[in-house]
Amino acid sequence: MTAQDPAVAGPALDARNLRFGYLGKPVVDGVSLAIGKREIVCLLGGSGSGKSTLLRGLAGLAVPEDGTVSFLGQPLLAPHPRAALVFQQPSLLPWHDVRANVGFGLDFARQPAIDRVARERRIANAIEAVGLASHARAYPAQLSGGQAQRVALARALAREPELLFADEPFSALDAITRAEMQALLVDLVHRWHTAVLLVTHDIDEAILVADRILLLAGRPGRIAREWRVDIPRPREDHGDEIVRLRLEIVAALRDATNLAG
Ligand SMILES: Nc1ncnc2c1ncn2[C@@H]1O[C@H](COP(=O)(O)OP(=O)(O)OP(=O)(O)O)[C@@H](O)[C@H]1O
Repeated sequence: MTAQDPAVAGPALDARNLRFGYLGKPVVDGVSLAIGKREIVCLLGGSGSGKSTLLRGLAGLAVPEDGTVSFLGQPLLAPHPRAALVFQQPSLLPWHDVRANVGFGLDFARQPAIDRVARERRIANAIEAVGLASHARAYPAQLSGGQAQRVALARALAREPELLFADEPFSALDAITRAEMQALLVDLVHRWHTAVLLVTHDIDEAILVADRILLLAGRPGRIAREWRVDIPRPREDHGDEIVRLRLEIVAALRDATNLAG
């Protein structure tokens, strides 16, 4: 299964000199970043540093006050059918079963039309990929929090996205379910060839999941530090390297917070 479009060279997303804010007050400013195809980038930062604001802007949900966002080599002026979003709350429709909720992701206004057979195949593949084939006819009220978030992930995957934007998708889950979901996310993006921008305030999550970590800090927020994470997977087996990187990130976060204060 691939969402990769070999016809488009270059990064999945390329953002230059972005500024986003509210009521004339910048929240992030001068932010430039690129996300390579199939790359998992984690955006880490303290509470209120502007992570969600930046993610929404990069996803085309807000117009930048300055700068540009290019997606698959084209200017991004609105949400794109080859990008998908997952949030902390799965936001499933309670009157629809799992299949219909996943299919709902294909009813996006700019989604290219697909025939019924292809639609059904995409839905079934996405449900299978998140391990919920036996729950396809279940309703949201019959699912655990982790299962509901798997449905949200399947709804995003059904669109065969080139880039998945995920805003703290696991932060409402218990520790064991969160670890399962982190492993599932890495597995899925490798199998579906999807790039990811994952917003999190959880340093361990970033280290376990990311190919690259960006630290957003300052007032207004900017990319203060960047780490390429070369620790082999599964990363849980490389405790020393995780601890070393963790200490480095904690120190950088502390410095950034002191500077911002
Ligand atoms: N709709 C809005 N109107 C006005 N201010 C907003 C709005 N949304 C966010 N803000 C402000 O922008 C700043 C950044 O918020 P944002 O949610 O982007 O940060 P964050 O890093 O994602 O925070 P957290 O980790 O706590 O979710 C905060 O000061 C917040 O109060």
